[in-house]
Amino acid sequence: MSSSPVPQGGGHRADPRGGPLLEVDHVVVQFGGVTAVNEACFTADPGTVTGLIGPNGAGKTTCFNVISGLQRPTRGKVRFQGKDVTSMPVHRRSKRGMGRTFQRLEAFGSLSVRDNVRVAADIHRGVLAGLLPGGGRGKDIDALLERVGIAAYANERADSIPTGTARLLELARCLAGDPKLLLLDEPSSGLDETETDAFGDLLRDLASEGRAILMVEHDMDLVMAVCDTIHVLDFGSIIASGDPAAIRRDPAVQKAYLGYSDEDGVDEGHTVTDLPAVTDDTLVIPAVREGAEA
Ligand SMILES: Nc1ncnc2c1ncn2[C@@H]1O[C@H](COP(=O)(O)OP(=O)(O)OP(=O)(O)O)[C@@H](O)[C@H]1O
Repeated sequence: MSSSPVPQGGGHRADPRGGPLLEVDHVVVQFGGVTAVNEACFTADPGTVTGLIGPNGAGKTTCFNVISGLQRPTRGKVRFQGKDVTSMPVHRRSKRGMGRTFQRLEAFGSLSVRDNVRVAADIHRGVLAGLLPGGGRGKDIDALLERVGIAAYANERADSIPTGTARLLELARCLAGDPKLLLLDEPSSGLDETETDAFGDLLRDLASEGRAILMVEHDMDLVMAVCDTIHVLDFGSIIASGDPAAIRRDPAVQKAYLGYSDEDGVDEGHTVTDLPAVTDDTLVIPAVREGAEA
C-alpha cells in the first residue's frame, strides 16, 4: 500500500519545538449541570494511532468536538503543532491539517463515490486538487478509492452503498485533504471482520506515513490491535492511559466497563461463572456499560 500515488503524509511534523502534534490540556466541557469532559489531558503524536475509548456517554464525541472546533471548552486548551487553537474556527483547523470523520455520515448522497472524493479534494485544495488536470487527477482519486478499499463502488451513488463502505468513503474524503491529524469517530462500524482487518492495516499504514491518528472506536479487537496508546474516559474523566496490554489489565477500566475487576474476586452477587475472564489474551470489554441502555 505504501507505493500508492495518493497523499502520502511522509514529512508530517509535530510541533517544530519537538512537542506532540495535538495536545488536549485540562479540557472541561459543561452542558448546564452535566460535566461531559472533566480535566481531560492527552496527546496524539505523528506516526502513532491513539485510541479514545469509554462507555456510552463518557465524553468521547464531546472531546472530538472540542479538538475539531465544533465545541468551545468551558476551560482548558487545545494545541495543534504547538499553537493554541482553542478559539480557532473549524475551517482554519482543517486547513492547518486536522481531518475528521463523523459517526453520522456526511457524504453527498446523490453524487457518486468518486465525485464525493473529487469534491472533498477541491474543497480542501489538498495535494489532489489542481494537480495534473483531467485524467491524472482522476487517476489519483481512483488510487485513493483503491487504497481505502472502495474502488468497486466508484460509480455508485453514495446513498446506495452499504454503511461500512460509506464509512470508508468518509475516510477517503478526509484523506483527500492530506491531513496531519486524522480524527476518526467510530470508523469501523458496519464493516465485517475481513474489512475490519484490512481497515486496521490501512490505519497502521497511514500512521507509518507520519500522520497522527486519534480514534473513537467501540470495536475493542480493532482498538487493541492497532493502537499504540489508549486513553479511557469514564464520566468525562480519563481514568487510564497506556498501551493495550496495560489497559486490558487496568482495574479501573474493568470496573468502568464491567462493574467489577479482577482484583475484586467474586462478590456482590457475581458467581465465578458470571465473571468473564479478563486476561491478556481475551479482551472482554463490552462497548456498553453493564446495565446501561444500548
Ligand atoms: N449538546 C449537549 N447538551 C447537553 N448534554 C450533552 C450534549 N452533548 C453531549 N451531552 C452529554 O455529555 C455527555 C457526554 O456525551 P458524549 O456524546 O460526548 O459521549 P460519548 O462518549 O461520545 O458517547 P457515545 O459512545 O454514546 O457516542 C453525555 O452525558 C451526554 O448526554
